[in-house]
Amino acid sequence: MSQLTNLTLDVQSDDLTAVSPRIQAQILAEALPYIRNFHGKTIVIKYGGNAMTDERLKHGFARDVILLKLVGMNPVVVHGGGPQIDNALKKIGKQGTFVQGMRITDEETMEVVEWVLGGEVQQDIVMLINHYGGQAVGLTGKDGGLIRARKMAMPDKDNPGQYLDIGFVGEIDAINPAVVKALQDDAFIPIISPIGFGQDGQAYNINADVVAGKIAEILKAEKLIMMTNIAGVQDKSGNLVTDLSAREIDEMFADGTISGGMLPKISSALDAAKSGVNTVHIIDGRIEHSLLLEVLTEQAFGTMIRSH
Ligand SMILES: Nc1ncnc2c1ncn2[C@@H]1O[C@H](COP(=O)(O)OP(=O)(O)O)[C@@H](O)[C@H]1O
Ligand SMILES: CC(=O)N[C@@H](CCC(=O)OP(=O)(O)O)C(=O)O
Repeated sequence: MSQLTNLTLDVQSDDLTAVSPRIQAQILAEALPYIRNFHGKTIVIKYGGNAMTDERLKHGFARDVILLKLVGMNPVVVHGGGPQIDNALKKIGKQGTFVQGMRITDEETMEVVEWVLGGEVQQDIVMLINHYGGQAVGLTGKDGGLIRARKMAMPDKDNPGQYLDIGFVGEIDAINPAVVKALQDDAFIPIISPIGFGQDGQAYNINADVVAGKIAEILKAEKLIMMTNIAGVQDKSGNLVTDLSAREIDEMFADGTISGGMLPKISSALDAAKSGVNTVHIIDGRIEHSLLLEVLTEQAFGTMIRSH
């Protein structure tokens, strides 16, 4: 295990000053091959709503993203906000309901989703990154025509050939990456909210994993990193699976091992891997600096999704 991995997993970040200068230098030197390999490459980071509930971790995340940008990579953040939407709904006496990991979204819920994702959550991340000296720019699907969507046709598992109406949930029609590329080529860090727009101007609620996977594909990203609130994908007995092939994923879908929010996450991760994103990882966003550990060290943690 690398020096950086050992330290980050075992030592609270406040204690790092206690580490000898020699080890501090070793830690930095260890990152060099990764910095060289990923220089100029796009890294899409799905920052899940569950991974952003801890203030201290949020600050660490903002600093990690800036560090990746400063060493020459192109981080693009797609954020979620499921728990934050649930909290806002509770305040108006509504409860979130999900079908196969997708929120049933009526008109009132859609208003809340737009406000919470495109307003509160996105701006919180933008502000934090800017606070630490980065230049983040928030986008929704409307900006620069980034995400064109249409109403999702959700297959009814119990009635083959039939579809469920789950309201203003969108599926992606097309991504126009021009605005993201323009920002990336400059010093900016795009922060994307998973809201798409139909040709009629209707806003659609899209699962953030789906948006992250598609953005990674269209940008020909080197990596897609999905940060969530669990150590990785678990098998039937609850053990962490470090590596998942397409065939194993099919089996886990079929026997119900994968459920809820993990369904769109794994489908999107697999689609991205099949479409040429070099490495796709589901990692534990509750570990401090998990993003840096994933990108800048040899340490493999969480679950890697393979295309075959
Ligand atoms: N096989 C599985 N392995 C791990 N987590 C699973 C599995 N099946 C379902 N889950 C659930 O999926 C959750 C992650 O999805 P989700 O709550 O949507 O996270 P996020 O907000 O990060 O997108 C986990 O916390 C876990 O409860
Ligand atoms: C259609 C749908 O389910 N949209 C999601 C969008 C936010 C999201 O995906 O957030 P996490 O990544 O934190 O789960 C929702 O309404 O919760």
